This record gives sequence, C-alpha cells and structure tokens, in this order.
Amino acid sequence: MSFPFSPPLALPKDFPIPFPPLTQRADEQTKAAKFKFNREAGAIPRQNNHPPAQQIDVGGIEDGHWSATTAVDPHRRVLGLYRALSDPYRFRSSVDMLEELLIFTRGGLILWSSCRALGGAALKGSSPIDALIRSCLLEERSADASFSQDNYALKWTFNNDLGLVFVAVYQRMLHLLYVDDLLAAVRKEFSQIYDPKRTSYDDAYNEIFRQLHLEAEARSEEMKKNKQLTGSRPTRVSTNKITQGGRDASQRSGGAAKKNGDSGKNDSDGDAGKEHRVQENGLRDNSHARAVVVNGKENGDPNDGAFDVNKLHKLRKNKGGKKNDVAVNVAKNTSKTKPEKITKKNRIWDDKPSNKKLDFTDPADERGDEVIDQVVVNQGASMMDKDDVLSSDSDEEEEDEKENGGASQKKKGWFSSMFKRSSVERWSEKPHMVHLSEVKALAAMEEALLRILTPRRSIDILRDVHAAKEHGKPYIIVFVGVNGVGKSTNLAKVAYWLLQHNLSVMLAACDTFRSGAVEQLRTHARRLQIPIFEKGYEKDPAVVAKEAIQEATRNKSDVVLVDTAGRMQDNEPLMRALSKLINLNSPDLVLFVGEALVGNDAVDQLTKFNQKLADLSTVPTARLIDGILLTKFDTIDDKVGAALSMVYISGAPVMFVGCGQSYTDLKKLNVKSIVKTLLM
Ligand SMILES: Nc1nc2c(ncn2[C@@H]2O[C@H](COP(=O)(O)OP(=O)(O)OP(=O)(O)O)[C@@H](O)[C@H]2O)c(=O)[nH]1
Repeated sequence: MSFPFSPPLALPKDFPIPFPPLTQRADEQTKAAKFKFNREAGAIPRQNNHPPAQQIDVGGIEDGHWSATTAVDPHRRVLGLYRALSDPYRFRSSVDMLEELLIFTRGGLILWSSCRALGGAALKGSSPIDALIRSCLLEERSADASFSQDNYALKWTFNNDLGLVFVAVYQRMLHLLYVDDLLAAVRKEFSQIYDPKRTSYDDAYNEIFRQLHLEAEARSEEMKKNKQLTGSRPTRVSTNKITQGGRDASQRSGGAAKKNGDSGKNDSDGDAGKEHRVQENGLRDNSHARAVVVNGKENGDPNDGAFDVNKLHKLRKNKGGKKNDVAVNVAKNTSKTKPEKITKKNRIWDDKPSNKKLDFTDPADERGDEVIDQVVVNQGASMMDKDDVLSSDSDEEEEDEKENGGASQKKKGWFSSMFKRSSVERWSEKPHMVHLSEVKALAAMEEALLRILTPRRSIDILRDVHAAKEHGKPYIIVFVGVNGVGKSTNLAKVAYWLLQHNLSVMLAACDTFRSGAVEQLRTHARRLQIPIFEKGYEKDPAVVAKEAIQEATRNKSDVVLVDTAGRMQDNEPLMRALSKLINLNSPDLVLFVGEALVGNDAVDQLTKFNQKLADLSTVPTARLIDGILLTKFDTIDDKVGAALSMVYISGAPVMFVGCGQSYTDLKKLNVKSIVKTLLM
C-alpha cells in the first residue's frame, strides 16, 4: 500500500487521514486495503530489518464512517495503514451524497426511507420533501420531475396504480447522473414487494436498495467513462436496453414484475414498447429525464395528469396572445380526463327553504337573507322531494363505484385520493406507522387548498358597478353555461341581490333560441319589478344584447344582466354566437354558470368554454370567463371538489353560489369551510 505521507511518530487522535479517492466499490476496496495492510505490516519490517510483526503496535482511529488502522513499529514509524468502513454502503452514500430516498404513499405514510433504514443523517433544516409535497405534489404541479429547495435537488416518480411516491434527495451542486435510473429501479422493485397492509419494509428492502444503488452508480460510472472515451451522444434506442448495464430487476425477483400492479402506465424507466432517450450504452440520459417522467403528463396515465393550466393563465395575462396553442393544450388535457356523462333526472324542487346537510357558503349579503325567503323561483316546476333526488344520486354513485371495482377512485385526481387516503390512514390506530410529520402535512394541505381557492383576481361587483356608473355606463354581466344549469334562475337571484344594494337593474333576454326562455325571464322581471329588454326569438343574440345595453344607457340602468341560451361546450355554431355576443358587447363580467352537482363535468365545461372563446374570438384580445357561479350547491352534500378544480383550472373566482330556489338563495363561497370539509 502506498502512503502519501511518512509521519515520524504515531498518529495523534485527530490525525487527518488523506486517503486517495476510492474508485472501486467500497466493500471490495476495503477488502483489498485490509489484505494489503496485513501483508505489508507483516512483510515490510522483515524486509527492512524492522522488528517482527508481533512487536508492531497496531492502533486504530475511528472517524465517523471511517476507521483507519495503523501499524507502528517501536521507533514510532508508521509501517502500515489501511482504511475501512464499518458499513461500506454508508460510505458510498456519503461519498455520492444521495441524501435520502424516500418511499411513501399518497396518503403521506412513509413506507421506507434510506435514512431511517440505513442510518444516514437526517436532512438539515425544513425538510425539502415537505416542501416538495407542499408546493408541487399537493397542487398537482408535478409536471416536472425535479424540484429544488435550498441546497437540495429532488427527483421523484410515482406508481399511480399503487398510490406510491418515490422521492430522491441529493445535494443540488452534485448533478448526480444515476438518480432517475435508481428511482425507476427502486419503483419497480418496491412495487413487487409492496403490500398495502404492511407498513414497514426496513428489513425487506434495505438489501435490495443497497444493491440497486450500487448498480445504478456502476452504470452511471460506466456511462461517464464511455462518454469520455467515445464522446458519445445520446441516441434513441429501445428502453429494453436500459437494464443491460446491470442485472435486470425483473430477473432478480423471479420475473414477477407485474405482480403488484406496476403496470408501467407511467413507467419512466421504460417498459417494453416505449422509447426514451438513453445513452449508447443503454443508460438513461438524465438531461432528458423531464421529457419522460411524471404524472402522466408526457407519456403516462392521463388520469393522473394535471391540466396544463399555466398556459391558460398566461393567455389570461396576455389577453389573447397565442390563444390557439392554449386552447389546443387545454383541450388535449381535459379530453383525457373527461368523466362519463351524467344523465340528469328531472328535478322538481320543494318550495320550502332547503334542508341542507352541509352549507359551505356565506350569505352573499346580510340583507339578502332577511327578505323574500318565501318567493319561489320557477314556480311552474312540478314537485318532488329533494332528498329523494339526493339519495338516488348517491346510490347511483355507490353502485357505479361497486361496478367499476373502485375504478372511479382511480379516476380521481391527486387531491381526492390524497385526502381520502390521508384521512383513512390518520384514523387507523396503528402506532407503528410513521407519518410524514402529519400535523405539518395537514397544515401544508390546508395552506395549499386555501391558496388554490383564494382567487388570484378579486372582483368586487358592487365597487365596479359604481365605478361604471360614474362614467355614465351600465355594468354588463353576461351569464353563460350549458343547458339547464340554472342561468336564468341565478341571474334573477343576482338581480335581486343588486336591488338589495339599491342599484337599478335591467334584464336582457338574449336566449332567443329555447322556446319559453323569454317568457321565463319575463316572469322574473315581473316578480322583481324590473325592466326587461326582449326581442322575441330567432334574433341574433349579440344584436339583442347590444340594443339592450343602448337602452340601459338611455334609461340610466346601473346594471344589465344578459341571459344567454344554454349550449353544449362542443356546439360550435352556438359557441361562435356566444363569442360574437361577448366580443361585440365587451361585457364587464362573463359569468360561467355551472352545476356543482355534476362535479368534474362542470370543470370540463368551463375549460372548453374558455377554449372555444379563445379559439373563436374575432378580436385580437380574446375574452375568457371572468368568474364562476356555482349552482345547486344545496344538492351536493360534501362533494365540493369541483369548486376546487374549477378555480384551480380557470383561475377565475367562484363569485356566487346558488343554493336553492329562492331569490335569497345566493351566497358567497366560504373557502374555509370547504377546506375544513376536504380535510375532515
Ligand atoms: N336546488 C337548486 N335548484 C336550482 C338552483 N338554481 C337553479 N335551480 C333549478 O334548476 C332548474 C333549471 O334552471 P334554469 O334557470 O331554467 O336553467 P337555465 O340554465 O337557464 O336553463 P336553459 O335556459 O335551458 O339553459 C330549475 O328547475 C331551477 O329551479 C339552485 O341553486 N339550487
């Protein structure tokens, strides 16, 4: 063994050990060093007329993971030294600075951690994994496969079928090349042994992980060497080759690769048939990892993908720029997630104040609650018990759930499954379960939900109405939405609310399409004793709206409420007519009316309305949906997820919530109660 120094005396306790860098695997290196030491410590003295081996003073130094053994002769000269590690694997970790690899469920249950299982040091400061969950995963902003926090870089992957998350943390400056490869291998191996009933894998998985880690490193080293030698560029090859550098994971586990449902939908490590960018030697090129991993965005399961909302927000900001791109993207993404259509039953409402199970709303106005509770909107409707409708709806859902064998659960996004599993696991009394700093995680969830539900733009209608009034203009609100969601009814409620604030209101009957629509609005106008502008049927609604606004300007109405025909988001001629109405009249507020009852269908409708308005706009600055009016909130019990998704996807605030048939049944969304319910 060669020594880079020749100390004259025995080594002091704090003697620094200038080991040359290790290039071999730690255990081999240790063995080799030990062998060499034994040989040299025994042989050198004899060769150099030093005292025989038994007179040699052998001492040791322990320094963290290191231990060094010295052989010192009676003349206090160091004759031999070898370094060793009590745990060679720990040494590898410290050298390569993979700080932690964590496996947890979407409910936040930590199943395995390299720190916990293999005795590494805990991460310093606030956990970067907590930060990842808070700012990325919880908000479904996991479109990227990497994330940075302080000095740490994080990469992750999912097994969506099993609801597992695999996160690797390492020092940002290190640019570890093997992390994606390792994560993919860990996911594959772990998925095979995963058993939902089991909560600890420390014994079962430690050895497998060590092996996978070493293999991934070895492949990475090889890749580096090859790169240096050949200056090779990444080429596209089948991912079947990825495992050629090391032992195929499925071989190791007896080919039971699919046993636990690692179906590879999101398989970033490349199951057969997929192509990823890999190096010529068959290893993944990490510089392209983003293009292949994560959440079904690029190549995976559409059910798990988050909407590409950033572009939509950008469009909203730029008002019209690149609208087609946005529209296409939104369409692409949402069409993947479109749930099955819900066939609505004829619903006939009781005229008693609703007997709500849960009320997530604040009254839109204190005065609004005092009056006209007995005025029933839509008196022509026949009667049926509301609770019947509710129970039959939920029965249907339960049946669907059973029929689909829980498939609908899978269809739910990250949020729903996160919350569902989180609450289930929270209450299961298993003391040996280690939760991901549960209190902190819940607080983070709450914070994230509050952030999502709190609109980025605040719209104060009353303030804006007064501002318009000062300019001698009426404030225009256009109500849009699909058929039968409650546009006219809730338009009348808004009119009532405005009247309560001493504002003069005029209705514009621009549903010139559905027979009876004009008469319906006329009934509301008569009850509320407000003027209505109507031109009958088969007129161009854009022109009717224009004339109504002119009339309102003449008679100094403060607000014009424009009723429009219900239309399906895919009906191009009707969507074109709506776009024309909006572009021609530049309303102050385009209010999307959606039924809370239909859940994600409302999210789809809203997205497609926005998309069509952007696509079909004839003016350079496309007008999109400004706000949301969520109707029939009295019918949804605690299924409030649609509100969350709609705000998140459109960036538009929920301005009102309709929760009954009376004019007073218009409220404001109580964000805090919604969040509380989601976390219950
Ligand atoms: N329970 C409940 N029912 C509502 C609410 N809002 C509207 N409705 C009922 O929903 C039904 C349809 O309401 P409309 O106002 O006619 O719906 P619309 O969107 O104007 O319909 P189209 O003009 O055909 O597109 C009526 O029976 C309303 O009473 C609500 O907040 N809660």
